[in-house]
Amino acid sequence: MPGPKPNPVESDLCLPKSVDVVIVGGGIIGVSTALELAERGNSVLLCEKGQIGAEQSSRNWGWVRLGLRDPREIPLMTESLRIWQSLDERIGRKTGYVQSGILFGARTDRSAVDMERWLRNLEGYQTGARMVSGSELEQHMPGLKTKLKAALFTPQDGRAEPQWVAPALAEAARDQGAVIMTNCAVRCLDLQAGRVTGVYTERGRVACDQVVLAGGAWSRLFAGNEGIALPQLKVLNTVLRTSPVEPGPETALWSDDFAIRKRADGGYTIASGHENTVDIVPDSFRLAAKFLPAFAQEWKSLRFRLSHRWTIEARQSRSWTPTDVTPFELCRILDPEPSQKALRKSWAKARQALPALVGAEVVQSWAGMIDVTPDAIPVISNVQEIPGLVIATGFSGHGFGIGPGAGRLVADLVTNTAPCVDPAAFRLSRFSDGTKVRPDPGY
Ligand SMILES: NCCCC(=O)O
Repeated sequence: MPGPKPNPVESDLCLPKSVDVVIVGGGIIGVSTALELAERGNSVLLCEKGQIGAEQSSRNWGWVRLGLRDPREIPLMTESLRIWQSLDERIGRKTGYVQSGILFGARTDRSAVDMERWLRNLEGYQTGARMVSGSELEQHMPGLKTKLKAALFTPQDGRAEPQWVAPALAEAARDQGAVIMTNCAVRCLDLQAGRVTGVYTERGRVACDQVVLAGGAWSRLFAGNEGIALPQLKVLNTVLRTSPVEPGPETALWSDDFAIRKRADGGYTIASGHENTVDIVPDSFRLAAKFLPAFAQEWKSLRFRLSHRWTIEARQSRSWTPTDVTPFELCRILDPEPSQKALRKSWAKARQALPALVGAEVVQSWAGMIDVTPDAIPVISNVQEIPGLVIATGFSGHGFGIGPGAGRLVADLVTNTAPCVDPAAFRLSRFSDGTKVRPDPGY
């Protein structure tokens, strides 16, 4: 059962000799940044080692949500929601965005208290978010068999189609003059007197003043070769999609055991609610101290395992020169095996809970590698040690919905204009300046 295929984006053919900004990575963050920068009149080259949106950007749940957001991300997500609302019109293409609302279910009194806390995080944002139960809950999820005490309902939230969005944004960036190169890895930066003067790609050098590193799960490796410590690990999330279901709920639901949302093709995308697989790799030990608070907090939802990923990552080069073939060229698309256990569990739980799914079949399943930071919020930051380098990575599984807003903020940093939101929480230096770094409690 092959994984999801994002809509294909043809590569431009000619590598420019010189641009204002090079973007490393063609996921949703990279393409959103490319669009923002090109619209502002900058010359932009986006280099993607594989295909546009072929890793986590096409494998995520397709949720666009303010609900259960770390409070530090709420202003940026609010900006992102504003962008989503007119994105199709702006780019002249379909993203599948629908403001369908999301229910975050609470099965116990304790979980209902947690949801009320999440609700308080949204106070002052005029979202219409509220706790629902009884008939209002039934109205959104007819016949739901999971007994919920209550649910946090966030009507401003919704969904879009991960296989459409990054390709659509890349094409829109190209309409605005950006050059989009696929199968073209950036190997390393060209630095003169410590600042960015260009990049070395696998097809040659390109001069530029600014580089945005938006490499998702590959960002730590790229940064490490430049001498930048970026604490980032990967967790694997397993997802499935069903055959079309008619009629089925419009509102998405995140219960303890599964998360479900309607798709544009009439089926449903279903994932295990909180369960993620963590492959033990050499970085697990290198970064253990930094991730300890997050691991302790998330212990119940993490399934640690020793797998072939240990050998792959242990053998991976961690430093190279512009003429070496890099790990980015050796793995064009990270396409991990889904966890069969997680698949069986989420499908069984979803089918038990939702009568609408009786008769539906699983038609595809896949996994994606989520790049996480020790505090589960991204790095969107200039790099003090390397003027001209901006890092935008570590979205910790929340990158799809927040992507368009993140692209705007990155463009603000690159062009040194007033940022659309305060970027302080996302600075890279928080991992080294003594800040107590941990996910939001209750996350
Ligand atoms: N990774 C779980 C959350 C879904 C999302 O916001 O993309």
